Amino acid sequence: MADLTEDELLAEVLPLLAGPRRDRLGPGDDAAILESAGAIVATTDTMVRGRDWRDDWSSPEDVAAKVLIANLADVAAMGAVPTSILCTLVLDPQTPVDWVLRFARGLGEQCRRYAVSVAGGDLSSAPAGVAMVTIAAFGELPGDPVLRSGARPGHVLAVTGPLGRSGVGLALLEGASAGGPVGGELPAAGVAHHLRPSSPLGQGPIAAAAGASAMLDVSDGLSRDAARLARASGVVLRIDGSALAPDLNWAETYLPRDLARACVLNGGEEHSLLATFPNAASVPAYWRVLGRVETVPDGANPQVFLDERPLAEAGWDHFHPAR
Ligand SMILES: Nc1ncnc2c1ncn2[C@@H]1O[C@H](COP(=O)(O)OP(=O)(O)O)[C@@H](O)[C@H]1O
Ligand SMILES: Cc1ncc(C[n+]2csc(CCOP(=O)(O)OP(=O)(O)O)c2C)c(N)n1
Ligand SMILES: [Mg+2]
Repeated sequence: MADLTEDELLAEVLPLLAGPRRDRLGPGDDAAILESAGAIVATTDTMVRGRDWRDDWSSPEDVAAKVLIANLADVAAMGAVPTSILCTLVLDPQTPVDWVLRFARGLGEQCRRYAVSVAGGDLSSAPAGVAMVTIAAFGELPGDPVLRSGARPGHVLAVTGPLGRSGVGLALLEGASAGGPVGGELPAAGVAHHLRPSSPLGQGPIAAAAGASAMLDVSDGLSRDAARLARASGVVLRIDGSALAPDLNWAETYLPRDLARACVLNGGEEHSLLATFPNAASVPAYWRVLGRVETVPDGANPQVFLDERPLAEAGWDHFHPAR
């Protein structure tokens, strides 16, 4: 990148990000101008090289697809439809121009797929070795938003999308890197969702329309994200262990049983949607009932149970990644 000025780089990057959806004003001025008929949902998520991706695991296109989905899943989890994003790259000037162009080409492709516009962004430099990508995403609400706080005793807990796939991929990649028992040729299907997660984005507004009472996307692991929902709503969530069988069976084709179970319960970056609904009849198609919402007993705290036992909150925490 050191051979190009910022403007020269932008002149190469911007055409790669062009999409069919037009904002009132896109990239090129001091700020973009977005149109919205009603309330705007806004979120942001960052990925940092070495913390959220490794260049020996992830291509620039993978990084673009992953940071985009992390953002769009948060928009969907409010019950909203993503419409546009801002994208910020903070890069060591020694980063190859090819990395940036591949990132931009990949991001443009994914944004066109999801009918999301790139309204603008920022470029900045970083100390040697540092690379950070940040997206801010915006969306429109077709109806009422779904917060984390609306689950009530008697409601039904459900998920759309699998659990544990990204965790399995990460475990396989880490195992191979460490030269551990999981080595050699990695199964492509086992690592695919870690490198390029998908998210059932369209199900966010569908759940909202079906009357979902609370919702979030599983980004830090079922145990941690379910606990967040339980605390925000002031309820107990009881997960039926047998409902997790499909995920466990899949994970066990790649990993020993204990590790497979940990991936399903605690694996992050999955971006499936977890929600509560007023009753079983309101759970939409393509959602799987996981359990139920119960009252917090006197003197106890909101928490999550797996069958009869408390589920330890063991998902991802940026400041305590080993936990
Ligand atoms: N630096 C910050 N400044 C303001 N709000 C923040 C900051 N970091 C996180 N938040 C807010 O805290 C909440 C939880 O953040 P986070 O754990 O990143 O959510 P998620 O897992 O859905 O991405 C969000 O509402 C987010 O906007
Ligand atoms: C090199 C590397 N190590 C570890 C991980 C695992 N990891 C990084 S972030 C994360 C959780 C999700 O990230 P976060 O930024 O908290 O997303 P949010 O909850 O804000 O959507 C996980 C499981 C990874 N992706 N790459
Ligand atoms: Mg976040």
